[in-house]
Amino acid sequence: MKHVLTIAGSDTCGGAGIQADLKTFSAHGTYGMSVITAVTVQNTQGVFGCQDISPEIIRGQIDAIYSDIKVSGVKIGMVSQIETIHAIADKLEEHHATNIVVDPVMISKSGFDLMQPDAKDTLIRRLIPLAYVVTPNLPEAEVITGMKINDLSSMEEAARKIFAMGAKNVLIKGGHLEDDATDLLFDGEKIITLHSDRIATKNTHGTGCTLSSAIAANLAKGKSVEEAVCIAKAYITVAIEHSLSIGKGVGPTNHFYELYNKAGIWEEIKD
Ligand SMILES: Nc1ncnc2c1ncn2[C@@H]1O[C@H](COP(=O)(O)OP(=O)(O)O)[C@@H](O)[C@H]1O
Ligand SMILES: Cc1ncc(COP(=O)(O)OP(=O)(O)O)c(N)n1
Repeated sequence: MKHVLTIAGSDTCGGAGIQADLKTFSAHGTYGMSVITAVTVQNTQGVFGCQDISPEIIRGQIDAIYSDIKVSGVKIGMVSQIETIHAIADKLEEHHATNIVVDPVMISKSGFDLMQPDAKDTLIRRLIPLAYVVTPNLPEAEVITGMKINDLSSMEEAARKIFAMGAKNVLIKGGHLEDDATDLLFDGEKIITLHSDRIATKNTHGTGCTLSSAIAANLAKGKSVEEAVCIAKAYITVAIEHSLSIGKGVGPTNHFYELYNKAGIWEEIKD
């Protein structure tokens, strides 16, 4: 069994962040571990507060894992402060971490700043070059590139710009497009589009977290980037199709493994 690490924030209600990542790792038959960067006060209706974990404790958590356990894949999610980003980048470089998936989380769907705006340049300078795959949604790709993105052609231009910043592969997510939920992968040579019809549901809490951790789990299992992203897209589509009406607001994705069996993608996920 492969061991996969998430470095991210905690979401009280279990739909996004560390909790979504660990559920995704388990559903993929991998062993999940976590380095917590921040604790949010959050439910399906919004984010109401946040306590950042000190850089010293973040460095200690990363050392604790790498000094003891082989790590085959890493997902990085919420990193709210400049010092948090430096701590993570320094330690991942020191431990020669591989298969790093960076989800550049910035603002929650409810509008809360999960990354302080002044940390953007540090994220670009320190984390994007470490990324084997970086997975911005449209608003995040706009902040990173400074360009307007609203269709496949501007998604491709943005992917090329972010690739030039040092990421080995760029996946621009199309969840915020008006029509279908089409994502676009650029591996430095070719463009691949991953299409799904837009599922009519309000329950999309944690979609980005789920997708990026599914990619990390599949890379850890030895899949190529193209395979990992395709399987992750199939996984998130089923997780949204069966998303849960939990709470009074935006409900979470569903990780119950039997769904993947029924949807016919269990063979791919369990390998
Ligand atoms: N309503 C939807 N129907 C189908 N797929 C969706 C829907 N919303 C998001 N997705 C997919 O979920 C994944 C996460 O995308 P997105 O929601 O844009 O990320 P984030 O949570 O970071 O904003 C992408 O593969 C996207 O295409
Ligand atoms: C602790 C924490 N990390 C990340 C997010 C963002 O989750 P995401 O899937 O990108 O989108 P929303 O769930 O915010 O719609 C989060 N909310 N909390």
